[in-house]
Amino acid sequence: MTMIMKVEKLPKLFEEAAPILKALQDNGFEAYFVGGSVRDLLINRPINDIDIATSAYPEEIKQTFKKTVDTGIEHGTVTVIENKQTYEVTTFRTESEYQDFRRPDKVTFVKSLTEDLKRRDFTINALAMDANGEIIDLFGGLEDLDKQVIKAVGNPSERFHEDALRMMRAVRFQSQLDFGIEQHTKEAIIEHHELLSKIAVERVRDEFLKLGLGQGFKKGFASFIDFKLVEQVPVLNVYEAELRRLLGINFLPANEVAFWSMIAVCCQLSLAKIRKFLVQWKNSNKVKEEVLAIVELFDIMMVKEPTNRQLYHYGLTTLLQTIDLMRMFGEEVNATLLVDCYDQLLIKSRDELAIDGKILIEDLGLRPGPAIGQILYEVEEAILNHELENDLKAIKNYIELGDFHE
Ligand SMILES: Nc1ccn([C@@H]2O[C@H](COP(=O)(O)OP(=O)(O)OP(=O)(O)O)[C@@H](O)[C@H]2O)c(=O)n1
Ligand SMILES: [Mg+2]
Repeated sequence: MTMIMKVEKLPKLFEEAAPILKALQDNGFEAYFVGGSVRDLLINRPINDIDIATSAYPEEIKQTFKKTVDTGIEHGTVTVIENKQTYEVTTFRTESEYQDFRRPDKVTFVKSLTEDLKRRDFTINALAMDANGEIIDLFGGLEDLDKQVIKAVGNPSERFHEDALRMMRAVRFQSQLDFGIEQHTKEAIIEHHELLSKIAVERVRDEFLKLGLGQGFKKGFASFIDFKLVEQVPVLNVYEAELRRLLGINFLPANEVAFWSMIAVCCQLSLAKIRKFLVQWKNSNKVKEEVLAIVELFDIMMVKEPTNRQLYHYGLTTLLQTIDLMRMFGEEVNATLLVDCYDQLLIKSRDELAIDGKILIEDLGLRPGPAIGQILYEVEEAILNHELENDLKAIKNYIELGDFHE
């Protein structure tokens, strides 16, 4: 059933983009808004990027606009820059040739919007909208948005063979949108879950992370396990039982690092294993180091209150993330007290210390060498424990009274 509907007042983002469609139309081509932005507009979600599909070939798109970038010209995508905004403009295409269930290296351009929409993943992602806000719905996407279901366009099994990542996308949209998954779509994922192993881990990771940060996390994550996708991902494939515990957590991770820390703690991975796990999932060093710091502090705080030295070492951001993590797993934690302790530290980093190695050598006549580091550490310790003020005179006095000279 084809439904017709019109969006009366287009949001600013679309209004600004409408001249792109009009310019293509003036040159005799068809052009539409497609994909996630149309979906998100209809359900009042914040709009990411605006994608445009057109009958114009890449060369023709480039001739229509002054400023363009060849982003993925072999896939038919040209980025158009207008008024400092960028738009991905893609020639109507289909995924007729594919290799190893990865996204096709070759695409076939097609002449109609219908052909283009037919090869898209889910009905809610296969809506198009023209410059006047008229919605083109060839596959019941509007009804599915209304019913809140994720349903493959046409034959689900074909869609997942074209790109197996779509199985992860299904559960990620389920989490982000808090939707259900249509029965045949669900059965096809279970049947073809093994295809996911062919997909580059970076792509799986991006979807997994979006799943992890969605409002409907528990629903999406339950499907990720129940549809056997978990069996096809590195490291976590052997932690299914542990991961199920996450279906009962108290609140949801707020960011990337919180998400990975939550997974690591839930599976009770050692620090060495966490390191390997994050590398296998192709996470950045920055994410890896932050997660390790959080889990280290978590392990400390599960046993006892952290010392001032530990608060100083890990810093406020890690402390707050660790507090969240403990609460996620139902651990009691006195956040106010811990943050107060942190706030009362007289120094928050080595730079804030009123003395440094240079002063020790030049003013106090100490010999350069490892002893300098040791003295600084002890001064720092005394300041952290509120036994000494962070004041140059007081520190010099403290050092001279102490037994520091060799
Ligand atoms: N494996 C994929 C990836 C994308 N698409 C199509 O390309 C559109 C744009 O893809 P993408 O930006 O990855 O997803 P969005 O649906 O826009 O979601 P997001 O809001 O996360 O960008 C999708 O809506 C869908 O129509 C697809 O059919 N199959
Ligand atoms: Mg998008």
